[in-house]
Amino acid sequence: MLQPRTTKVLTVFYMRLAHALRPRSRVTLFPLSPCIRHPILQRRNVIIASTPSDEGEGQQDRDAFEAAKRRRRTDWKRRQGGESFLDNVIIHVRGGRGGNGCVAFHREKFQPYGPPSGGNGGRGGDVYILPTPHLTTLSSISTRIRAENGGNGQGTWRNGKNGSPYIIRVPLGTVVRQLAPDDPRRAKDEYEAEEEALEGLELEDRRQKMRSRRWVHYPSYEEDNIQRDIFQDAERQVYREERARRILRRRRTEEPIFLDLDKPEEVEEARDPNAPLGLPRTQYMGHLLATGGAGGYGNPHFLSTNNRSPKFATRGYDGERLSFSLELKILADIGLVGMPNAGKSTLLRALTAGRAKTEIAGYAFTTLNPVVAVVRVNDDGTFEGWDRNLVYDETRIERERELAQLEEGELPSQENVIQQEDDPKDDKESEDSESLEAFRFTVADNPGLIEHASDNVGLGHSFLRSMERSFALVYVVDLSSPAPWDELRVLKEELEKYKPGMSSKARMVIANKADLLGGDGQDPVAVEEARRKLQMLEEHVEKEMVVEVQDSNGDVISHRTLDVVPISAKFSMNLPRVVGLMRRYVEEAKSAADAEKCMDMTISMTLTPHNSNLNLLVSKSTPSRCAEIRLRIALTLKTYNTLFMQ
Ligand SMILES: Nc1nc2c(ncn2[C@@H]2O[C@H](COP(=O)(O)OP(=O)(O)OP(=O)(O)O)[C@@H](O)[C@H]2O)c(=O)[nH]1
Ligand SMILES: [Mg+2]
Repeated sequence: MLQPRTTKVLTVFYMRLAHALRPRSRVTLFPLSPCIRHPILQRRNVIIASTPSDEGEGQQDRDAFEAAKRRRRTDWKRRQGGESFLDNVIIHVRGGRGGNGCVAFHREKFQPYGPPSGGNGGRGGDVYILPTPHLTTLSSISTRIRAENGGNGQGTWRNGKNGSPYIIRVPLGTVVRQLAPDDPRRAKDEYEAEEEALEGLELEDRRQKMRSRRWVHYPSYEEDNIQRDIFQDAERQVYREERARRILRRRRTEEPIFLDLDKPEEVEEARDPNAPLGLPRTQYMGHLLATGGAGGYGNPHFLSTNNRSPKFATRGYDGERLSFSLELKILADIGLVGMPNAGKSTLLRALTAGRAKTEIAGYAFTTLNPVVAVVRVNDDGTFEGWDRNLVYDETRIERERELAQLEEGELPSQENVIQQEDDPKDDKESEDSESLEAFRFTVADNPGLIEHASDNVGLGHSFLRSMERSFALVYVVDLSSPAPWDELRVLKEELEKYKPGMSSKARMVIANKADLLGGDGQDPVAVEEARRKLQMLEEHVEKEMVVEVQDSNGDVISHRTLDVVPISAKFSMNLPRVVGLMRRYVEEAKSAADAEKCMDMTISMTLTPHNSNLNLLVSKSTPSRCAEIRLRIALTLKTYNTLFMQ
């Protein structure tokens, strides 16, 4: 009998070897002798070897191995509590350091001992964050950001230049969170950094170092200054100011910064009409994240009746140091919501002719991260994959097949050749190339949503964040399940739990896997049963899933029922109807958003009482929006009259 340690080493070695040889199906390993099979294998439910005599068993082993690997990956994802669903980045931000004050005395002809004339240091630059529609990812943002330092003061009362601000430009849909003080990912703030620099020093050394970090002395006057009462008074005064600043800073950390940068903000330069000529323009810079440090005082600041020639000045202060997590909500026009295994990933692959590489398999939680893909619609209403009649295999099988072909340099297998011959796509290739792309929209495939997802069951529901900005949501349910309407009820509830009102974004119910009902179409009873089930689903949707349509003020203006479309994603059946409806939702939402933008622009520009353009725009709008616009025009005119007509 072998030692347990030897057994373990042998088993792990064997497991790695088997895993490495796995894709080469011709190489098989003989099963491990039971005497060296370690419990580690049984615990993980991993069977790794196959005998050459039994190919079926080898396949089963490989499937079991794959299943165990997937289960581990899903469990790992669940343990993260949905933290890693989206594009995330941690940034450490520092305001610029203030410039040092200057110690100088005015000198000119016949005035050898002039007054103190050292300028103050300039302020360090602040750090701002500004959402912009020109960016789509967070990848261009550096993780350490520092604004410019202030300039040092100079003689003849010349103050230092203020540091320029730093503007962090982020894509729309970025959520900014300041990291809490107990977060291990946070960098040290300015006070902690100073404390670290002083660590381990004796009291006297510590005092000396703190002094040298705060004071500037006239050359060779340091010793002398320190002895004088005037300097000690000034030092106490500076420490008092510092303490007040520190208290303010601590108060601010009690309310951490949280910004949801969903909409574009004003970025154009705006000039104050009352500002005197020659003043610099004011520019909107966004939200303030970290302020720069104050500049140091020049020596005139310490001039008093007791001290006519102060020979010291202060150094500038450090800017604020803060850490933030930036998270980007994915932008997709349409979001697919459904229970695990409903066929969301299959649908997305069918709509994009397999371009969207989202994994498909017959077990729950195959999709672990949201995947966004573009659906391209041609001017004749066709789209990629509209005429395909292929079964969309599991991604793993496709990948294995591709790998084997690549390795062996073989032509596609006989089965594929037959499929390709049957595939009408090749014949239509030339026709397709003539049709032009007329419209495109993005669809997001999401992980499965289950009951109590809001309590972090399954993969939680934090991935729904990415769908907050979608124009429309589409429920995908499995029509072959005993009660698809129950799935709908759960999905709606979970959406509402995530964010009240979120379910009103829903526009369509896709009843997938319709091919599994109705038998082979020959049995009238089965066909009738399938029809009845679909009808029951439609009735449920009509009664229970009515959605309130709200205007921009949140007032309910009408009610809407959802479209119900039976499809088979796997066999690409009835997909043109799905694409047509999705396109309509996106077009409607986009034109509504454009109209709103256009009206806002016109109203802000209007100050003339008789503007026919406005009436035209108002007549195109919804009733409640009309009322709002009329009110705003009336107010604008009233202000105009009050100001200019009296
Ligand atoms: N018969 C049939 N099977 C389908 C259809 N659509 C999907 N399937 C199968 O259903 C299983 C699950 O499909 P997926 O697309 O992975 O389901 P999902 O909703 O993305 O699942 P999760 O990623 O776990 O949330 C796979 O085995 C698919 O082959 C369909 O229209 N008909
Ligand atoms: Mg999926």
